[in-house]
Formats: sequence, structure tokens, C-alpha cells
Amino acid sequence: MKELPVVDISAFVKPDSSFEDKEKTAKHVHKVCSEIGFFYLVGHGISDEVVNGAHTQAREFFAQPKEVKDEISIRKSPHFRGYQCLGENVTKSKRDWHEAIDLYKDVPPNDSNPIHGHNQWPEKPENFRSFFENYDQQMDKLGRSVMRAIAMSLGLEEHYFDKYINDSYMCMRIINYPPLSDAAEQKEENVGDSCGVHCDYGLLTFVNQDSTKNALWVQDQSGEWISANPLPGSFTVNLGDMLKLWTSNLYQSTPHKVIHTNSKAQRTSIPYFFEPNFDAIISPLPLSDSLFEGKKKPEPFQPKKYGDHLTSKVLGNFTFGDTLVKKGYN
Ligand SMILES: N=C(N)NCCCC[C@H](N)C(=O)O
Ligand SMILES: O=C(O)CCC(=O)C(=O)O
Ligand SMILES: [Fe+2]
Repeated sequence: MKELPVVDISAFVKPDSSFEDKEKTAKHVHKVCSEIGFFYLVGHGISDEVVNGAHTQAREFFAQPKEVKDEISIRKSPHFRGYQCLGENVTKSKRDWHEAIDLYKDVPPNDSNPIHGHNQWPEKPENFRSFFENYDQQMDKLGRSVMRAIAMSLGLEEHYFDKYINDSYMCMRIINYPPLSDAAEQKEENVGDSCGVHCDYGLLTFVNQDSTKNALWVQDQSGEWISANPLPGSFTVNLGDMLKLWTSNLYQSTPHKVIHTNSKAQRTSIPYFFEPNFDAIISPLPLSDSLFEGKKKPEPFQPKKYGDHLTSKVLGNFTFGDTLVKKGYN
């Protein structure tokens, strides 16, 4: 069985690393991003306490009765932020069998786009909000470090991406997956997977998985599905659509899905999406032909504003999407 590669990012996390150490890491990053676009990240500097704490917070929130969780229901937010119950998220017209809290960068509501607004935070657990605000800060810093490695891996200056990510539009999902068999037992209609096949929308996703095995699956370039079993001490990282666009398909925005069937236990996972600035225009980078060794360099893609891509995806993600369209959000 194939396994995902491991990337040690410490040369970009520690201050005062040598240029040689960074170059070595960047070379490896290049190989991994062009071959699969999914890897385990170690040497990231985030403490076990923070990594595990996210699961403790998540489990405590999801263990509450539905009425309590619905106090911050996403249906109450015109900004797509808050709690979505089982089956409320949709992927490729099928209902996903998970419940989640969706968070985005907190910004004043603004008529230019429906997603802009404030998050909904639960009353309990008590320190949930401060925990995840701190988590966001730490992950944002890590995202910038990995983007410096990505810049060098593409033969660009280390800080090339800084101006595109200095106001990154954070997205985070705090997810709970009951076993998929529950949906069948409860005769739920139109349920697909725990989370159906999709690619992520931005730059880098840092998935903080619990220890459940054989749940997250990744499709490689040959079409084979590989299990992204959690590796203790690592984040499971994948690239999003904006890196694929930036690199004209040299780097992969890898399709993945979640199927949680193999146990009676709930699975928690907290993907942190490190994104460009909302208004960043992503235009294909002027990459050297030599980077494409062996591969055909495709015609550059059309430039896109990241925020437009995010909005078009998010608007289609919920069972109540039609209502939103009728309300004039689309
Ligand atoms: N912010 C991100 N990347 N969220 C990914 C959610 C994936 C499932 C969603 N229903 C979909 O179809 O995309
Ligand atoms: O549950 C996971 O580990 C991954 C979830 C995911 O792919 C997503 O929410 O985009
Ligand atoms: Fe994903």
C-alpha cells in the first residue's frame, strides 16, 4: 500500500536556518507538490497541547444536544458561518454525513460579498473562542512559513507570495463524523460519503486529524485512492485550487474524500485552510520551463480573484442553498 510522503518544514519555521537547509527542503517540497500535492508535515513547531486541544474542544461542543448546537446554526447567519447539522453540507449534489462549525476571517459585514461578516461562537465550551482564535494565529504563521518554502520550490524569491497572503482569508472547519452506517440505519435520503470527493479552494489545507484510521482518502495522478492515515505529530497537508492555478497545473490540487465506516466511534477532524487575501488576483506565475521537466507546460489558466472562487463554491455547499439564491445572495 502506497503511503504519503513526509515533509520536514523546520528549516522555514526556525529562525536563522541556513540558505542551504532551506534549499534542500524546497527541493523536496517541489517533488512532493508536483507528484501528489498531499503530504504529512512535521517540524511545524505547533505543540501537542494545541493540536490535541482542538479535538478536546470539538468533542465537547458536538457532545451537546442538537438544540444547543443549533443556537449558532448556519441558517441564522447570512454569511455562511456557524453550525451545520448532519446532512446539511452538500458535495456534488449528495448530502455529506458530518456536522461542523464553519469559521472564516472575522470582518465587518459588507454589501460587496455575502461571506463577509462575523463568526458565530458557541457559549460552551467556555474557552472555545479564545482557543480557536489562538489556533488561527499559530496556523496562519505556519501557513506563511510553508508558502516561503513553496516560493523557493518554484525558483522564486522566498518572500514572493507575501503580498498575496498578508491578509489571508482564514477558513476553518471543526468537523465531527459519526459512522456512515448511522445514516443508513436512520434511513436518511440522498446521503453520499462522510465528505464527498472535492478539492480545496485556496492554497494549503492543514488537516488536524484524530487517530481514526482509513477515513481520509486521497486520489493520486494515476487515479488510485491512497489512505491518508493520521501520522502522530504531523498535519496532513494538501494543496488547494489557487496553487494549481498559480502554477499552471504543475502543483496538484488533489481530490480527496472522507469515508468513516470502520468503527462505531465518532471521528473529529479540524482542517485549517490557509488562503490568499480575499481580493488577491491569482494569475499564472512566470515559471521556468525547466520546472516542467518531462511534463507538457499547459496553456496558462485565466486569472481569478480568490474571493470569487471561494464565494461560488460556498454558495453551492448547503442543502438550503436554493433559499439563499432566492434571498438574492447569488
Ligand atoms: N473550505 C473548503 N475547502 N471546504 C471544503 C469543503 C468540502 C465539501 C464541500 N461540500 C464541497 O463540495 O466543496
Ligand atoms: O475530515 C477530514 O479529514 C478532511 C475534511 C475535508 O477535506 C474538508 O473539509 O475540506
Ligand atoms: Fe478538503
